[in-house]
Amino acid sequence: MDAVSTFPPDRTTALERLQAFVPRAGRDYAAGRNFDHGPGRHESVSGLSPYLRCRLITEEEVLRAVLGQHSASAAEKFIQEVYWRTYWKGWLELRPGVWDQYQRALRSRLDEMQTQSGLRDRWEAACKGETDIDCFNAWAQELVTTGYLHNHARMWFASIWIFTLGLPWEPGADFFLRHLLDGDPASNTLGWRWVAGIQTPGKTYLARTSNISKFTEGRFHPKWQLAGEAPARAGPPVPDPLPLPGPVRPDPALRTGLLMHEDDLSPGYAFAGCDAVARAVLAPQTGFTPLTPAPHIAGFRSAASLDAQTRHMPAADDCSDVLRDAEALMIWAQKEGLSQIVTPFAPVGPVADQLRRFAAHEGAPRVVTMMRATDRAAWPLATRGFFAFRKNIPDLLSALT
Ligand SMILES: Cc1cc2nc3c(=O)[nH]c(=O)nc-3n(C[C@H](O)[C@H](O)[C@H](O)COP(=O)(O)OP(=O)(O)OC[C@H]3O[C@@H](n4cnc5c(N)ncnc54)[C@H](O)[C@@H]3O)c2cc1C
Repeated sequence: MDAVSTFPPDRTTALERLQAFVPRAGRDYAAGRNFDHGPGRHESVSGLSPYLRCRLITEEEVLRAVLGQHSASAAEKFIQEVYWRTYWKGWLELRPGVWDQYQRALRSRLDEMQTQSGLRDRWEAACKGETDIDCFNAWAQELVTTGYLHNHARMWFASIWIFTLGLPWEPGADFFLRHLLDGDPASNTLGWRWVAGIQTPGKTYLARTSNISKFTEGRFHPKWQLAGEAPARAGPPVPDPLPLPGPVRPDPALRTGLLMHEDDLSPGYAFAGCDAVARAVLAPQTGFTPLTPAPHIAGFRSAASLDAQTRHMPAADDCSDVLRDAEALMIWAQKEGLSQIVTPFAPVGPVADQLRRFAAHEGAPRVVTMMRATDRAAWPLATRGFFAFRKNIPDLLSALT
């Protein structure tokens, strides 16, 4: 099965998967979530991440559905995992410079690969799944083929990449982003930083043979093959948290265009009440890597956008241009005579970069990026570690209901 048939890119599938998973979101999830049963057998987790990544369904919908069948304490573990996503998004949003640091370091590491053939050979072998470590090779191949890896496999893979293969973490994070359907600037960069011991300074994640053997139910047992220690990698200083941008509102007097993008394919909350003269979609962005991403990423996100258009941009007269970048957006805005563009908020990443470039054009219309109330409530709380953040979960949940 390829990636897009494993994860059909439409909301109906996402809702069906949610419905099928909800009965298992309570104590079953807590007991089974760490087991990686192998490709096509990830029944102990939800498999919702590609849909949540583009918000073809939202965190709020998932939490409401789970709380409809379980108490918050029975589903505590699952709820916490969903809030890990929110926490990482908030943490990076408050410190956008960490994404820039990662991108700069990645480019330097890739340049080093060009001049150091030993390093390049190890990197290529890791990406092709041609190392001496069977489990690592199997996960590399699963990722490349299906666009997904179980959370525990992501942790093991990243740990082996850094501490056993001795590769720099940034090209590993890039390998994930080039193949994961759920590839996300926040969860991925900060997940790799966490394994490397940069995110929680000094605390690393070491993949152990016994743990891999137990949680793959004996499919893998990489005895004597893994590093025995995981010394923390160094990282640049983390910038102080910045405030989130304040709330903005569309001006109803202005000639308005609506713009949908891959970071939020449920834009009803942003578009509600806007009297628009034109609608457009920003094409899937590739600016998260200097290399070539797997075609299934654009395949998934384009099809998911098309699916979302059927709900949020009815096939009428004026819709819907698919625009590649800031320059194409400018041409569209001028053609339509727009003085305002309303769009869902784009968190740190390539869509936000593209919108910033657009806004910097001379004569660009006003860009109104609408942030969800749930993000506005939760993201500013990501000032410290997850354990401080999670104390807020009961209040965040009661604000949902
Ligand atoms: C090195 C590394 C890189 C990662 N890169 C990404 C990434 O690019 N995109 C991404 O969405 N997740 C990433 N994760 C987190 C996690 O592995 C995936 O979210 C999860 O495996 C998705 O599978 P699922 O939907 O079946 O998860 P479930 O266990 O069913 O969890 C439900 C939802 O909660 C969220 N979630 C669960 N665990 C985490 C977590 N540890 N961090 C953040 N959110 C979580 C996801 O949105 C997920 O869909 C990464 C983890 C590691 C260790």
